[in-house]
Amino acid sequence: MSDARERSLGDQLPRLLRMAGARPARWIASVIVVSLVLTTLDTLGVAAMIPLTQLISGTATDTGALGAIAEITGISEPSELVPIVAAAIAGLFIFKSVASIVFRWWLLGRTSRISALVATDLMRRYMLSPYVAHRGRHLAEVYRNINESTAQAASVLQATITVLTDAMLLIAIIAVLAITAPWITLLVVFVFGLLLLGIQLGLRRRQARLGEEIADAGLAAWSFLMPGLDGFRETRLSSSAGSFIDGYRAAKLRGAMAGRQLALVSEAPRYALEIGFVLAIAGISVVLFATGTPAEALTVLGVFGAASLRALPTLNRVASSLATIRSGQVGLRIVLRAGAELDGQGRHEEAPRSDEPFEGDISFIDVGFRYPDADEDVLRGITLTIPRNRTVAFVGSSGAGKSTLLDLLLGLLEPTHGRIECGGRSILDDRARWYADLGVVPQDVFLVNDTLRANVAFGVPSEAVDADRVSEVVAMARLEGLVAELPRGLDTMVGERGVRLSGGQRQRLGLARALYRRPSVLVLDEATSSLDNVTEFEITDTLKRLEGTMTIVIVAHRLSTVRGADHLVFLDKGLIEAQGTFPELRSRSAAFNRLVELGDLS
Ligand SMILES: Nc1ncnc2c1ncn2[C@@H]1O[C@H](COP(=O)(O)OP(=O)(O)OP(=O)(O)O)[C@@H](O)[C@H]1O
Repeated sequence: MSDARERSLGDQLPRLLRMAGARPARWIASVIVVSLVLTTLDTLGVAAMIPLTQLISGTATDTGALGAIAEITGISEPSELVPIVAAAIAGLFIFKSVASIVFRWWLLGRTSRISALVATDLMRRYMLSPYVAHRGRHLAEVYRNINESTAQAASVLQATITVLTDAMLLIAIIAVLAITAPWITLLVVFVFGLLLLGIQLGLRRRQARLGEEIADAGLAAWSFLMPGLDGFRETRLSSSAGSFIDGYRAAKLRGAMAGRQLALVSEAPRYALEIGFVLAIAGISVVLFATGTPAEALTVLGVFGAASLRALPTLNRVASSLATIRSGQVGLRIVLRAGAELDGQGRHEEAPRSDEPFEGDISFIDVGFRYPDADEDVLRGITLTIPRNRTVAFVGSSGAGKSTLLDLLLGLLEPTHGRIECGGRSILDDRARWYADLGVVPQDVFLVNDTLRANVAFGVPSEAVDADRVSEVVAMARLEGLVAELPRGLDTMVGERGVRLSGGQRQRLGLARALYRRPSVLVLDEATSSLDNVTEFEITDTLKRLEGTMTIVIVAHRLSTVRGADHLVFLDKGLIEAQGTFPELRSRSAAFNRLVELGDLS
């Protein structure tokens, strides 16, 4: 995409609207139609001043607009016509003002909606993007993009509409003025046109730079806020909270100061325009009174007065909207670039394409894997079979490739060589289906700020939670003791603002959560590492009882967890060093034997 193309609003805004699911042509057309109606009303309001000023200045009522009004109403006496015309103008202005409020309400609703929908769309794309791309992402940037940048992008949309609408209004006002006094109008338009253009040319770079500064400061603030709070324990223990707070403070202040400058720079045209208008009205008065009759002068001044009443705020709004467009364009660019980048990375579909579950043996066929940007494969020539309903454990020293192998099995990573199948089907053919058949217990179980029940039935809408199944899996994961002790049982809040669970309790909750889904393949990733011996024994016992009912894949370094597995795979430096039952491995691999003797398999 070329820079020029990227910079054009005519290209950017339709793309933004499409991200929000709107149809750009229809969306823009409806906004313009409503704007035209309002502009017409506004113009009529200004034009209506002509007969009134003519009446006041004593123009004859038998010709022109006054003649027409006199004919329609049947009244030709100026003193009787004045209240009628004045009432008509008042009525028109009231109607116009009410219509303007309604229109603003409608427009604000439309643009605010776009802001919310674009943010949601971006969040959806981030959440459904491939795992590898997610791992390589700077999360502070993701938060900044979804929050501030989408708001900036929507403000550009709103400001562009304001500029378009106001430009139409200004053209109409100029047209009315041109009918009344063509030469003076031309002069005023020329002078104000130059003034506005000069101001805009002088400020545009600064406004754009300030917009970039604000976006940058936003990113810096997130970069201190997130690790500061996420790594609370570490920051506390290393007494480094101060440096995160200082960094955050500096970033926020930088953003605030840029915001202050932007506000002033956006307001500056207002003062220049106000001075310009006062000078124009004064100049016109002098010229008119010097060259024509007072009556003519009054008519022209009345119309100019009414026009400036309307035009001045409009011009101000145009100037500040232009500032919003320039400063907000950085946000618009960020959002569109992120959208395009995420599109290019592919998207995970959450709905399975097939109803047919993955069943059968799991086969790794000559699987190799290299991380993007890495020089070497971390796994090579992995060929193995995990028979259906059997328990297989992966062991190996640190960095051997166990977690990578597991991520490949989970379909989070894709092999750079070979393939992984279940029941003869590649697991990547229908990843969502594969996930539906998997239950995973990670090393660090993620808790949501909700009840214990909701944490077990993770991601299931509360009305769809199967209460019996929850009780069943709570018992299977040996969590009943905890539930009985908690004040509100399964309805007790856990997570961020609820009861803190111990490492072992979290892990058991993770097991209950994985089992809730009735998986055909249960995967435990270092899931017993934080358990005490008694709990580990209980969990291993639970796994033993599950044996034969589902395929169980374990990655663990605790000898006791993997000892009873049907089949052990010993990995070393990305290769399968040996495999077999525990006694077979002992007799086949000296390296494995050494680990066993040390009592730790990693
Ligand atoms: N994102 C990445 N980019 C590049 N290399 C990576 C990445 N993640 C892991 N690696 C490398 O891949 C190799 C295997 O790592 P992996 O985490 O799979 O090992 P592991 O056996 O699970 O180790 P541990 O028991 O310590 O968790 C290591 O050498 C590691 O440095």
